[in-house]
Amino acid sequence: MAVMIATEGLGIRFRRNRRGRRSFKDLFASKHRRSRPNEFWALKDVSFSVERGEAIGVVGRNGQGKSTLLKLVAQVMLPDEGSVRVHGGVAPLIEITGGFVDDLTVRDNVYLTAGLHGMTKREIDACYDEIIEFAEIQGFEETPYKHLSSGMRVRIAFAVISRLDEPILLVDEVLAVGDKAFREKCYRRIEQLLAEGRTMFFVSHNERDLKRFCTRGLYLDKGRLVHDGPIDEVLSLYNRHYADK
Ligand SMILES: Nc1ncnc2c1ncn2[C@@H]1O[C@H](COP(=O)(O)OP(=O)(O)OP(=O)(O)O)[C@@H](O)[C@H]1O
Repeated sequence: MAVMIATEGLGIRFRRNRRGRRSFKDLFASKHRRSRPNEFWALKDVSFSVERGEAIGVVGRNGQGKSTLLKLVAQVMLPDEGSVRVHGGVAPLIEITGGFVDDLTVRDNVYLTAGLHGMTKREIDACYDEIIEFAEIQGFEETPYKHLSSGMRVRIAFAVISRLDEPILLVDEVLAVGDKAFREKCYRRIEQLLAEGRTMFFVSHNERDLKRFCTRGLYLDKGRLVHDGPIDEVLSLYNRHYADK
């Protein structure tokens, strides 16, 4: 089987407080006496590998590193420790919605995003109408992206990203914004992509959705990978840990 993603001792740290890095006093302290900057590890020592066609659910409480893990896989963030190797292109449907530009129109954003992922103008021309139709935003094609409602933004982003010919799909909680009918449409598209053999990371707090798509789960707690196994096993462990908290 082809390994699509492999992480080894992956770690990333953030500052809790932007101004907390150095105090004035620190400037005069010797190097080893400087107070520790106010940093914490959002992910620490995370190792796993993913094979082609796997659908992975990323599970954990708020703020435990799930979205950060997806950003590292998308390579929009770089680790402070360890490595992440990704074989093949990534179609990211994450918070930063694949680089959509506020001031550009819907049409220009479609061409920009698809173009950045290697599609030619002719290829985009061929599927442009279908993208707009899928998103159900006919009539808004010349509207700047920033003037769309949050649901409409997710619709157009999903419509484009899910059309990209990339082997890896990352889906963060963004779909929660869409209405129920649209969400179901997206879920059917995701099922189609999985049936074609795409590899997917799916972050959600909804057990039913996780069980619907994912065969395997990664359970993150305080930035550590505490369990990697079949999704049912991961969810029951997660529920057991947090049942009465
Ligand atoms: N760019 C950043 N700068 C500083 N801290 C950050 C940054 N991105 C994330 N964090 C912090 O890292 C931790 C993990 O955040 P992350 O968004 O990965 O959590 P999550 O598991 O996806 O949470 P949720 O379920 O709430 O979406 C949080 O404490 C968050 O505040």
